[in-house]
Amino acid sequence: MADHHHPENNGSPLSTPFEEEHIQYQNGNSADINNTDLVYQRVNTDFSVGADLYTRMHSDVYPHHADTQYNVNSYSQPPNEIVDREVVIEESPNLRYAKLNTILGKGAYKVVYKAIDREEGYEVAWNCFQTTRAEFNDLSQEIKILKQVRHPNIINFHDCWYKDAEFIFVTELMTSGTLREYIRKLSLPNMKIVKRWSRQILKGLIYLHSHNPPIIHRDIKCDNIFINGAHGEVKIGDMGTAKMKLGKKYTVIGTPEFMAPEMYEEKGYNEKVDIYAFGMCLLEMVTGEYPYGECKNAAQIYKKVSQGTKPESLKKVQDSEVLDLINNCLAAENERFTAQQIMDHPFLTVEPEVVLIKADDNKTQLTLQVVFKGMDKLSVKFEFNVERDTAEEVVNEMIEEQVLPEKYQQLITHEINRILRDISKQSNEDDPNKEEHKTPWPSHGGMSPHLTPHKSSHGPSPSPINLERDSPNGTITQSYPVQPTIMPTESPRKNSISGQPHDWSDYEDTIPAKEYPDKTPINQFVCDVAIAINRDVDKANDWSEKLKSQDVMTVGDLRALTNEDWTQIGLTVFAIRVLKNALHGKTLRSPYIIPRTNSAASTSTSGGEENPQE
Ligand SMILES: Nc1ncnc2c1ncn2[C@@H]1O[C@H](COP(=O)(O)OP(=O)(O)OP(=O)(O)O)[C@@H](O)[C@H]1O
Repeated sequence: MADHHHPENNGSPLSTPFEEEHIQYQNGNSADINNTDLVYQRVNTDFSVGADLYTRMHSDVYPHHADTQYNVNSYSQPPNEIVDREVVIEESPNLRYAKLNTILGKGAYKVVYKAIDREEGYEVAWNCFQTTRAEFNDLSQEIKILKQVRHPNIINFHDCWYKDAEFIFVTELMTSGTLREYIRKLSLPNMKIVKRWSRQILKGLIYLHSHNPPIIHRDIKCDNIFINGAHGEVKIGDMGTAKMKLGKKYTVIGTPEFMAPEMYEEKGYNEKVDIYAFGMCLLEMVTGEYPYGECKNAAQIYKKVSQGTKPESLKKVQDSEVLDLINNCLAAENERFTAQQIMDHPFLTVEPEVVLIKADDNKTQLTLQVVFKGMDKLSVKFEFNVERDTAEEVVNEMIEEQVLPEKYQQLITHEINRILRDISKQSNEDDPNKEEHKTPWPSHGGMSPHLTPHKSSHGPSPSPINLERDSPNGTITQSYPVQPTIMPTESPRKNSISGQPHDWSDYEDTIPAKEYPDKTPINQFVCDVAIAINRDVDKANDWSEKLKSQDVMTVGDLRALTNEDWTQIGLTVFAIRVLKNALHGKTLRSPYIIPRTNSAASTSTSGGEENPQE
């Protein structure tokens, strides 16, 4: 795994020391799989670090740009080919995983088969990596890391063992190949896709780098980023090179085109090498070209990198924002942004927009939705009563409840008021005799002079926020200590006011309604509800305490409350709405996820499975 990589072809990973010469890997089990000629050959390599690397590299061992990204001399079946019908050809020692005779792909170092997780009924990837028992034993630290890593943008590691000179590990299966293959397929992905992919890669990196000590991937490149086509999910794979950063790292490992200059130097490096590599990925995404394609071998690349010469393809980047971002990623280690700072870069930030989903005949009761453009997994749907609510109040409440990040307060308020003005204008046009003052929203974008930014005089707002939360597979989305992410709730449709199409994904995730018997302890009920809407344990405790202080100890007590009682409890309108919904057996739909670190609150209520979505 980690220190076994080295390049023979462009795009292959590099590591030192490189003593191995002409190692032949013969794929085992050939009789089983009718595949007798899977010969993996590492041609003679002689790599070292720093200047040595430059002087000792031979161009013939590092041919330019390889379409030969698999270092496979020959094999009798191409990747993804299904041999006759799928049959089980091997089982894991604990019998949970069953390897099938379908090869998903082959890399320089491993063959990846399709397998079945018998316990869960999922398809998984069975990775075979030739190594010695001693090397496998040395991997214990890496394996420990891999088992700890759990994030929707990082390929899940399930299990591993050693058998017949092979380190076998089972991971999540990705359906649609690598980012590099995708880039080739799309020829040039559009900026929207680039942004979406970038955000997902960065979420994975933020997660890895936020460990203490940080986990450094060390081989970020488009070949190691995998796609699930159906939902456009992007996940970082090949975690084999990741290591905890225990102080600075010295091992030279990676893929030359993606290796930061400090990786070649002896003073060590840190997690910023992943940012450099991400910059190169971004460059590949926006130009469709492999960085340093002008170089014929790793030595030439090293020379350019050490002289501070950027890849030729950078000259093709026209968008000034993305150029600025790539330049920052490729800058000196101390100037390079962190993954979080990149996420906040103008190229990747998402501007929310509010759209009108539905209005009643009187145009009084509206369903609005905050959509984060370009981030199709982020939207917040809420109810708005034009006679009782104000944009300011509703937005404040959503910020207070952590539904929306505070930085969007003004923008979203402005957007809601824009819609209200549009409606007002439209109804005035429809009915010129209608009294203008009936429309209680401001006419110039700012706050209305007769509206206060906080609670209006007519008491609390009538629960404007729709809190139901759904997922395509009926699970609760796992949240991570990263940016708030919100699930899509609408399919592409037209905004009834502007007529503009909005592009957001077409699925809803649903938490089935549950009937609670009267005797259910209030703690349990409140906790379930908090989990369902991605609130943390502290929030659940806060609600429970408020309820208990009013002698509400069971779900039966809660059911007995009158509307007036509810207002005495001291819960927010938001909390009341969601508790009432759950109490009446309504499906909970929480269109948002808040950042949270408390693992107890992130547990799924539907079988313990985490939803790998954003
Ligand atoms: N989790 C997965 N799901 C589906 N296919 C996979 C998965 N992991 C790997 N593959 C397939 O197997 C191929 C080889 O995997 P991978 O590139 O990780 O091997 P490798 O030997 O580590 O390669 P390299 O070191 O050259 O990048 C991939 O290109 C991909 O087609």
